[in-house]
Amino acid sequence: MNMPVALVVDDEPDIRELLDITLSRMNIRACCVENIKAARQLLSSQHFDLCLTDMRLPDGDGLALVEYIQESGMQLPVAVITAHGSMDIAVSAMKKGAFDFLSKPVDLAALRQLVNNALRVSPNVLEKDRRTRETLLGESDMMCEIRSKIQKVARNQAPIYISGESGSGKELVAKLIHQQGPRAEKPFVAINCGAIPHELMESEFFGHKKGSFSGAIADKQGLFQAADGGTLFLDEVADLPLALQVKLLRAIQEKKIRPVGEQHEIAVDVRLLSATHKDLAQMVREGSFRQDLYYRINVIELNLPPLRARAADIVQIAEHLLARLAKANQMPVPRFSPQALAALQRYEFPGNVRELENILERALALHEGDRIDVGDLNLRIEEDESTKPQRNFNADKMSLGSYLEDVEKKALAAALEENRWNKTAAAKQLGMTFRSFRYRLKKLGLE
Ligand SMILES: Nc1ncnc2c1ncn2[C@@H]1O[C@H](COP(=O)(O)OP(=O)(O)OP(=O)(O)O)[C@@H](O)[C@H]1O
Repeated sequence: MNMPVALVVDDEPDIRELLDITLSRMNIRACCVENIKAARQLLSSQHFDLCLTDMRLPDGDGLALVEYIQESGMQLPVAVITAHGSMDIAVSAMKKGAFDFLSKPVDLAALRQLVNNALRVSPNVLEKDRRTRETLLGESDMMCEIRSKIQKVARNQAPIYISGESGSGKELVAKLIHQQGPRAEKPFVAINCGAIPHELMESEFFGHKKGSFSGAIADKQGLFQAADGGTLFLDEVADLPLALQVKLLRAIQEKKIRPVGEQHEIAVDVRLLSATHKDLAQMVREGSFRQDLYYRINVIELNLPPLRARAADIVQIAEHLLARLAKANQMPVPRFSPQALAALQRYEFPGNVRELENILERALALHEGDRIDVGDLNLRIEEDESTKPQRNFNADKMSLGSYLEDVEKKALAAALEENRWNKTAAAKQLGMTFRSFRYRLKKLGLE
């Protein structure tokens, strides 16, 4: 295999030398330059596998180089070296697409770790895209966009905050980010922050030394250490008590933790992903979540829209999940009746995909023959759809297009049901021509 090549951009000769020696001991050839101009010249004339750049350079800042690399479409992981304590700059760089950051003075173990992660980023985009598509189902524009974001963010190390209603797939997305990235071979540790008693939280997160409190009968590793080299997924991060929020902030900034009762800090290399179904920005405004921590964990936000806002996905996901469930139960795959499909598309799914899974599991167990009918779905429809007020439009949670599509779909499906699936009568009731009605049915996937 060819020796990997790294581009090092730093105006301090000592740092260039340190990086050069460390990289060559890792069998990586370093090309060192002092400024952005020279870096751009080299980037345009030869291939690199990694770029390490200082932030303050004589002819500009490292952010400009990060931007240049992103805009030129090179699949090149770039990490920035920042002055100690300047996390804000590191956050900006990661928002612009930097892979990771190192703070000065450069810790050699952290440098080696970062370089190994960068070189593990594989450009096999097509294969990864296929796997993501088979796991995170849905062909709506929103889901396609989410999958493409997952591919992008999997390559870097920036903390990601995944927002979305309960059951909308936040943990599934977190796992995909881990699996598609350079840490895939290392552990993915998921923790539900709401499920740990407050008094045990610090020890759960950072570990403890034997005898540090009553009940600490042996040394214990914390979650950060368990996830070392891999990914730590903090589910329901909104439930973290304020005291722990401070300690978490420190661990993220310093990339170091201190187990309870331990004198020394331990370096950890963890990618942090977090999620909650609560409105974290609102909690910051109310003072129950620290703003500085919010800013650190939310370098990049990924919002998962509720299933009802992407109704175009419902049929595909339902059919896929039903086939999967039937296979797992060694049963033949039943078909949905058209009425069952229409009812699923109209349903609100307050519990999102998780609820859809439960509905299908029950329907599979209860249905008779080779068909699943509306009755087998046992949907919790509390109000008559035609009398129910429409949900309010919420621009944070959905696009106007998908909201209107949703409203239109409901109107068409209700008219069809009321007219016993007679399209001519349904079109007449809605004041549309038959042709236009049929066109809309097709467009909205209701045929
Ligand atoms: N787009 C999707 N395609 C296939 N399965 C999905 C999709 N979204 C969610 N699921 C499935 O739905 C279930 C719930 O997903 P997940 O646990 O990721 O949701 P969540 O948002 O983390 O929920 P909570 O907020 O309650 O923790 C899982 O079994 C997951 O595999």
